[in-house]
Amino acid sequence: MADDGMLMNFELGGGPLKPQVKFTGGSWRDRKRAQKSAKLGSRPTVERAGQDEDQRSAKRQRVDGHGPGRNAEGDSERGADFARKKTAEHGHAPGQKKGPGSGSRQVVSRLFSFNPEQKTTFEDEPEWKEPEPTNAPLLTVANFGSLTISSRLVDALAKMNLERPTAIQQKVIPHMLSSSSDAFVQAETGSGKTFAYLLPILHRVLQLSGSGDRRIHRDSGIFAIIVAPTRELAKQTHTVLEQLIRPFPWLVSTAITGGESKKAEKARLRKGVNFLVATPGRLADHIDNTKALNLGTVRWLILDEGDRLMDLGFEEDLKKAINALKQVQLSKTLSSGVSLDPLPDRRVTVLCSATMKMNVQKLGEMSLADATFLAAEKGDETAAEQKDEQAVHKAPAQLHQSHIIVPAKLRLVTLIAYLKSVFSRRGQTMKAIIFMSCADTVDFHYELLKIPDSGDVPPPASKDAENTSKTVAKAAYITSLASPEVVLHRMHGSLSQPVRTATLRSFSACKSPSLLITTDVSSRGLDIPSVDLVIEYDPAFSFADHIHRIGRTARAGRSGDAVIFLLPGTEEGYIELLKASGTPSPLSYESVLQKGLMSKLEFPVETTAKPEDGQNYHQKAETLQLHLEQRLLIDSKRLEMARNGFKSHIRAYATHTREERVHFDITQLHLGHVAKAYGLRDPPGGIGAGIDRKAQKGSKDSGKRAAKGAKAATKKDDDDSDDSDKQEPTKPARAMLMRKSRMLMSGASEFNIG
Ligand SMILES: Nc1ncnc2c1ncn2[C@@H]1O[C@H](COP(=O)(O)OP(=O)(O)OP(=O)(O)O)[C@@H](O)[C@H]1O
Repeated sequence: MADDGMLMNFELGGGPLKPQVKFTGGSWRDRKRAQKSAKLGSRPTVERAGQDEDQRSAKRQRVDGHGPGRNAEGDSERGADFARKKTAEHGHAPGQKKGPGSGSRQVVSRLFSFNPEQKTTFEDEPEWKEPEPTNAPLLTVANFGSLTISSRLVDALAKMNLERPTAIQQKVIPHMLSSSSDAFVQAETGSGKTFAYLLPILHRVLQLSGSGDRRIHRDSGIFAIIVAPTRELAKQTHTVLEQLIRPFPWLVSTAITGGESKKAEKARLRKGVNFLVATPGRLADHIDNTKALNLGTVRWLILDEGDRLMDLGFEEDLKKAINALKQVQLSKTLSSGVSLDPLPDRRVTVLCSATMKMNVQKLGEMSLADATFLAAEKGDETAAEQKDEQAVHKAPAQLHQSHIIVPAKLRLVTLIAYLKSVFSRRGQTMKAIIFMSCADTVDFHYELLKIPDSGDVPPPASKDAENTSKTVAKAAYITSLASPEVVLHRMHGSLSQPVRTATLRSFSACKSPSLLITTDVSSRGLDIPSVDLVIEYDPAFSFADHIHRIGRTARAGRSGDAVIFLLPGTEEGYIELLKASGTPSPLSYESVLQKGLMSKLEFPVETTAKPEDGQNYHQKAETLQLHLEQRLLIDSKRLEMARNGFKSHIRAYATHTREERVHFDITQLHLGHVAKAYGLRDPPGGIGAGIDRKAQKGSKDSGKRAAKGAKAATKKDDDDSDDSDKQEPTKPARAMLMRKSRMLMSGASEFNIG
């Protein structure tokens, strides 16, 4: 997906709602529906809402195959009176029994009715007291010098305000200084694994150059290759390395990553480098095509974020690099006659990760020989060796985790309310990251939450400003429009590399409170100072990814908060799993709405839905939702983005790991409710009947793919013995499952995980 195509602005400006709006894009049915809805916009809201809702309910029953009378999770065809009655029964905070909607002229979208009930009850928790951090520098160690690393390096570290090692550094540095054995390094996120492997490498390389007599230089050869799964992580590691070697100008490092000019990289490799930081694909490419890449001096191969390297399908590229290194004969001396004795007498491979998945074992088997397990604590070491999943999935103890169970219909307004409340206290939250499942979803939420056109103003002055004109903007809804303090960023893998780099730089350097909406492309290794909050709006596809996502905060002993949004129902089961990383506290969506919507609501675009004085928070939530829905109806580009976001989200939902799909069961999703969280009044066309037609017409091939998708989505794979005691889905459930699977398989090209 080219990002430009998604970012056209079709704003109506700040003026009143225009009765004549020309709709473009989408199918003729979509345009007709949007036109009809826009016309209805001039009628009294209550009446219109009733009609919309009834039409929607009738259609939803067709789409989802629910028969009449299905009430527990789906809206029925009954009227607004019944809805209001139900509103009093469902989802209200204590003391709100009467229904805050009563008496309002704008009770319209039935946001609070027909929501599935939360199954879990939570005990009142004692107030959170932040425990001692587990990834902080150790107070018991005097300084880095006590680990016997070169005083020149200790000075360089002091210039970076680093005095004492962390627990993993205390473990890894002495090992790598004295041993030539391979190692598996496992430690919590933000515990300083990067310095843990860089410092001993540099110490030993500096021994080659004696006391600064420059016996080695840039064309003495490559001593270490560090492989990172993403371009951002490779660049970040390279930046840290550059800082460390700044006092030693005869040493040179470079980063070779996808998305950059290969020609320029070749030229740098020809000139000579001592440390190479690379993404696997680009490294394999240079091994094949760049003669100047001489591997004879390489003594260390570091595989950072090992499980992610395997997740992203880099196995073949890694094999190529590992084999190329194995085949090259190790040089013992440099052409200048300098002996390489201070370096390890064999090639050392170090595999690093905060989590350990099965695929890491495979990578270990491919790359390591008699590896030593190194973890921060002795117990963790044993656990890592015994592959104790609980132990390798711990988050830093000081990271405060919460979960919030929100019905699908209320997700968007709850997110906005939550953001409003966290950014309301000046200085409380400076940087927050929201993780979403896929690029289309990120794009939609960014476009919806920004002040229209604010990304293009003021005109781009520098190259960075040009690159961020479509990824950085001022946030609407969250703070006051008059002084929009929060700066919104978006990042995913479908953006061009210069845009990704500039956006991250902007987020990292931003002095105002800032928010990054992103995919898992930002979940690994990224070290962005002062991230106080991580929101998992869409839960991660695997528990390991969850650990890495939340690990973007609470780094190196700092505090941090993480919140995960879950749906009532099967997703509640995920909370048990979350406990492996620390017990999350429950947060009620009612209290989030109440707190967040207490302050004034301001809309960046005018629609007929307007906040009124004296509205309570339920009414405000309804008004906000209605406004967002209306906004899409008058803005065909954003409407299209909402549809794409919705479709990609549903497809992405089916890609949770097999073990976790029991909590993220696609058959349990109410498409109409999920659509509401995209500001859509209906699930987009093409899902349901259209898809059935498509599937019937489809080629044999696509039939096979659909069946495969159904198999994946059911979690009923034959080879999954753990599932053998699970019940067969009932006939209607099976039918619904097949329909949803077909929906998933259609238009797979739109599925765009970053
Ligand atoms: N000894 C130390 N004292 C203070 N800060 C440190 C120390 N070591 C590392 N840091 C800082 O801690 C942060 C996290 O370091 P690093 O990125 O290496 O962590 P990590 O263990 O690789 O995390 P992740 O698993 O998330 O990739 C960085 O900002 C780094 O500068």
